[in-house]
Amino acid sequence: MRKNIVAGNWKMNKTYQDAQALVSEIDNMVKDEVSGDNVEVIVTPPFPFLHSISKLIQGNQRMHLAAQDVSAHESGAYTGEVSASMLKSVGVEYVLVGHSERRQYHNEDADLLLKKMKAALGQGIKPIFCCGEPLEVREAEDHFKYVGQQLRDTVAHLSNEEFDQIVIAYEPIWAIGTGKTASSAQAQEMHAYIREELSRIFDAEAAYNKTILYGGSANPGNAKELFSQPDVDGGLIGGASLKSRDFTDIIKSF
Ligand SMILES: O=C(CO)COP(=O)(O)O
Repeated sequence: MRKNIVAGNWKMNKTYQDAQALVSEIDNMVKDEVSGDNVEVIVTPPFPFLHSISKLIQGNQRMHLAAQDVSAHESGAYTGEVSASMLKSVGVEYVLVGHSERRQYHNEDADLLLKKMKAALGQGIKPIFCCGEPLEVREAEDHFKYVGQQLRDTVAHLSNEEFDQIVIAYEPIWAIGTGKTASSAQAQEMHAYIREELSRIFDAEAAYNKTILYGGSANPGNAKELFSQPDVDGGLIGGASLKSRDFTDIIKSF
């Protein structure tokens, strides 16, 4: 079912101590300031902090835990990899797959992304599938075609049941960490296009029910307008998720 989600992607930031402090602050602010049950909050810390943060947020129904990556392999001789079952065993519920930084710096292609999604789904972990175009594609006005292809290359290979479990995040690369947010109109038209494309691949009801997040320089100043768009169901937040006040204010933007 479609729901409002604000997910913080911490990327490679914070030490253990700083991570504990940040998540305690977020946890308290969410408890004190966020009422009703119209928004789900996800934190995505680096691997070494997952277990302790899982325990810390256990008592807060609204808070959920995601990992930044998952291995495509089940187990065995894959030095440095972290499997879906390991993530599951420490309370991880979601995992980012297809983030542009993984695609770019780790050469993750559509094939690998599909394997990672399947590995996660096999353990009951929900993939947050990230898509989005680079600047030159936007400038050439090929962005719809580009994002449509990303969906067809990976998401289209999931079964209907698997598709039901995933979240989509649209993150235009030119807006990530640049301070240059997509306008609410640009976000809305791409989200509407993604939903339309998903309705062609799966069906209209499944597409309507899909949660589609926006990511890229989202902050407390622009979140309200972005989230008020009919096809924007929340955000995947980078920089602003590292500050408890900013992150909580974004959560309160619905
Ligand atoms: O990549 C992002 C979240 O995954 C967005 O990062 P920023 O919010 O820092 O632009």
